[in-house]
Amino acid sequence: MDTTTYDYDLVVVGAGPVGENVADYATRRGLRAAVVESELVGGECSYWACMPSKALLRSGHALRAARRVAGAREAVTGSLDAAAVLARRTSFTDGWADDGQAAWLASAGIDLVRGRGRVVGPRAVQVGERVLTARAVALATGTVPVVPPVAGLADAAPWGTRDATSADHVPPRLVVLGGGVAGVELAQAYASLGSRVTLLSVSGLLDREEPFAGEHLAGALAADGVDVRLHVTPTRVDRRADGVVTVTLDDGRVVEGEEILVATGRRPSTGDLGLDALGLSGALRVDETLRVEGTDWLYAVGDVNGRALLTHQGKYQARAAGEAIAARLRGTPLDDGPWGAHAATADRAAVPRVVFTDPAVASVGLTEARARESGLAVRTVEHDLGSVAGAALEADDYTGRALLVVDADRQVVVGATFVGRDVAELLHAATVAIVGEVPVDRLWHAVPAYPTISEIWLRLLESYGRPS
Ligand SMILES: Cc1cc2nc3c(=O)[nH]c(=O)nc-3n(C[C@H](O)[C@H](O)[C@H](O)COP(=O)(O)OP(=O)(O)OC[C@H]3O[C@@H](n4cnc5c(N)ncnc54)[C@H](O)[C@@H]3O)c2cc1C
Ligand SMILES: NC(=O)c1ccc[n+]([C@@H]2O[C@H](COP(=O)([O-])OP(=O)(O)OC[C@H]3O[C@@H](n4cnc5c(N)ncnc54)[C@H](O)[C@@H]3O)[C@@H](O)[C@H]2O)c1
Repeated sequence: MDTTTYDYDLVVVGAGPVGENVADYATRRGLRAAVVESELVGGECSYWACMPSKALLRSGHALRAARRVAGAREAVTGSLDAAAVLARRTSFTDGWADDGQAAWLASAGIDLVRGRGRVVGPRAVQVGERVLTARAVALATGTVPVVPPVAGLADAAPWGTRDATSADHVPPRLVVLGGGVAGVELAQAYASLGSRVTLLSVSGLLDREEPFAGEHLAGALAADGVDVRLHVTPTRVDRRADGVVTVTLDDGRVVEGEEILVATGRRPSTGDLGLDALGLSGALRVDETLRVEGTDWLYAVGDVNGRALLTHQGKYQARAAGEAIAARLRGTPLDDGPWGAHAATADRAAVPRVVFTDPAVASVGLTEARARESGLAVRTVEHDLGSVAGAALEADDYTGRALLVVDADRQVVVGATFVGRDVAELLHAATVAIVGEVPVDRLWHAVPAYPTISEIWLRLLESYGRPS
């Protein structure tokens, strides 16, 4: 029995969406919690990632939506008002001020300690001169961007995603490095705002998704005027005296822009947390309750554990971790078996992902390739999304595709991908089917309303075959 007196039951390092939720769920179960934050309460997502990037995209999507429908198309005579879009974006960041979120923490009974946290021993976090002790510590410090080792790049004052999401102007030309989610979303956002965008990727687009997702998106970006160059390697970057950035590619060609955005991935923000001294080097390995393996007091939740770099999935982990910490400290039963209240089981089975481009890419669970790699006997069914009545009504030239990955042994859906405009809202049905392990035969009784885009489910089931 530990009779030590601690300042808190729980100290959370990092007040992004995940840290806030770990503290909230633990506090709701009666723990005394503090969060330590070195920048803004709300983290990357609120100020430099999810919210501003989606706000930058939304106006362009609305304009394109009107242009796709006869009758509305004729009413659209102008282009986007970039200044108004940037102003709307700023409103979604609360002007990069965290008063509202700090006030929410206070209202939830959670102490906020401003400063950089460092773990200085088991159950001890130093912030400035102060050492906070706690029965449990949760790291929710997120990630930092990776800048690839391209000659001259670091000296060319590149934009990171923070610069792109908080910019106060639209560069005439923008070079985007990276064909992942951040690269494609910001390439389309800036193209809609009037930049001439060149997107460079050493790989294809969205390589971790079904191959047709990147193919559809490449076509759509090209139609938006983005110069998409895939499987190219930048070898040198220079910023000339006139301010123009030049990027030399391995094929000898040179591309130019007023700015270059680096969106080439992220790594866990663990660099200065003091973990080496605790014998924890490299990636943090966590169990199903997000507790760091080999410890009984340290947790790593959200982006920092590298499981799924997504706000909603990190917040899901936070709900499990906050309650698991409370259960352990209060001595109440732990429910950490598969799909238990204290286990982040969905991290392995059903992570929903949405790329908020036009067309959007919405996917959950396993791709066909991942399912086969993991040894499942799978059957896939694919269908043209544009062929359902709801899609034809949505836009005159609706194009898209949908695919289900079915575990042929268990007869349950293990993966789904939808590509098309406004498909993000289709995704949750697939997530429910996967998490609920709903047999394919039963899905025939889940009737999609007519005429909605959800009728794609019926078409996919028809392709799979009606139960005999
Ligand atoms: C451009 C872009 C767009 C994105 N869009 C989406 C999207 O649409 N949907 C989605 O689900 N995800 C999106 N993401 C991912 C999303 O931003 C992250 O998954 C999410 O922010 C992770 O939350 P977190 O709390 O784990 O980390 P963060 O939000 O990174 O928060 C970590 C916090 O910890 C603080 N911190 C770090 N170290 C310390 C320390 N030593 N002491 C004190 N404080 C510290 C940081 O200041 C920060 O506030 C996007 C990411 C990017 C880059
Ligand atoms: N809508 C969303 O949910 C959303 C949006 C943005 C970001 N995010 C999250 O943020 C994380 C980071 O996103 P990201 O797009 O930065 O990373 P990513 O890992 O998804 O993609 C990195 C891309 O950069 C390319 N690349 C790597 N080195 C390169 C180089 N030297 N030159 C050119 N291209 C190079 C890769 O081939 C890849 O296409 C993602 O894992 C995602 O989960 C989510």
